[in-house]
Amino acid sequence: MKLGGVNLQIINGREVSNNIREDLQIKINELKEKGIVPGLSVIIVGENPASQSYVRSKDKACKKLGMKSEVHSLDKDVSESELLDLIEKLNNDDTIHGILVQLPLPAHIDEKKVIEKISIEKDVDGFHPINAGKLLVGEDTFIPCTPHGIIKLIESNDIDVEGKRVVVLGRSNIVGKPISLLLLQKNATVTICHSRTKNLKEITKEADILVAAIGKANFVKRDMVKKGATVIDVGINRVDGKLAGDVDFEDVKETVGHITPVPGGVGPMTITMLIYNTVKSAMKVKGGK
Ligand SMILES: Nc1nc2c(c(=O)[nH]1)N[C@@H](CN(C=O)c1ccc(C(=O)N[C@@H](CCC(=O)O)C(=O)O)cc1)CN2
Repeated sequence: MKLGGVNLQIINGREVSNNIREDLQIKINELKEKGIVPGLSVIIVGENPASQSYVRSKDKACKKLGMKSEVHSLDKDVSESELLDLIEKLNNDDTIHGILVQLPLPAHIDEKKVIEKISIEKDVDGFHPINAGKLLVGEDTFIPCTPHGIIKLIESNDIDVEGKRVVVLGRSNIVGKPISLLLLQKNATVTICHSRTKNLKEITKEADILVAAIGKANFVKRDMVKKGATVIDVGINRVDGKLAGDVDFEDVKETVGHITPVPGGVGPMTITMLIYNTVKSAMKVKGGK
């Protein structure tokens, strides 16, 4: 698409995701031939409609690939100790290779305690502090799904990272911090911006690659991006019943070079990389047929 002198490339997350799932299907079939069925267990607490929808999508995607998938739906008032007991049970279940607790959790449950209860060998979200630490020092680990998906999108669209200025908007443990580390590992010069950052626009305008993960609908406007920049929109906000990213797509589309749409950009990659991590975990199982 040629717009305002810049050839706009829309990064298609569904297509990249489908290609990765085809490769995963081969790995899953090979594991099954050895008698190992990759198994994912997802725990959801309460009835947040968006969380329920993501959990359904995870379950459906795993089953479509012939994996074992189970969903534990717990009442919103479940006690923290009941949740921890369930995780303990799943940690000891040999048919389960990946455990994920859907976030956010209700306020009465300590998220940190819950994440730390998950066995580091089954922590397919990669949120356990030990796995997060391994990522920090560059050791093999489960890479958190959304940042891992962003890296796959960048690679599959041949976007050069080496030596480039990357600006990450947001410093969450789920996206902002891990994507910064992953891009640093690829020799980018990374700046992390957040709610207290001063002169934000001046910083974002320098970015060759801008990752928006702040959870504010349509926050990034044309005057915040450099001409020809790659913009990765991680936002999934609901505005008047419709999905909106953190980037105002209509406003920036004549300025940027590559952009991920919402929906259909980063979102679909999150579930694919979860399956990737579950298969990776199953591949570590000794024995089989
Ligand atoms: N334990 C975790 N909790 C949460 C994570 C996570 O990685 N681990 N991430 C998000 C939610 N999430 C997965 O859990 C997720 C978000 C979005 C999508 C997705 O496919 N989005 C689609 C649009 C879907 C829609 O219509 O709502 C898209 O962008 O195209 C998948 C998974 C928070 N919690």
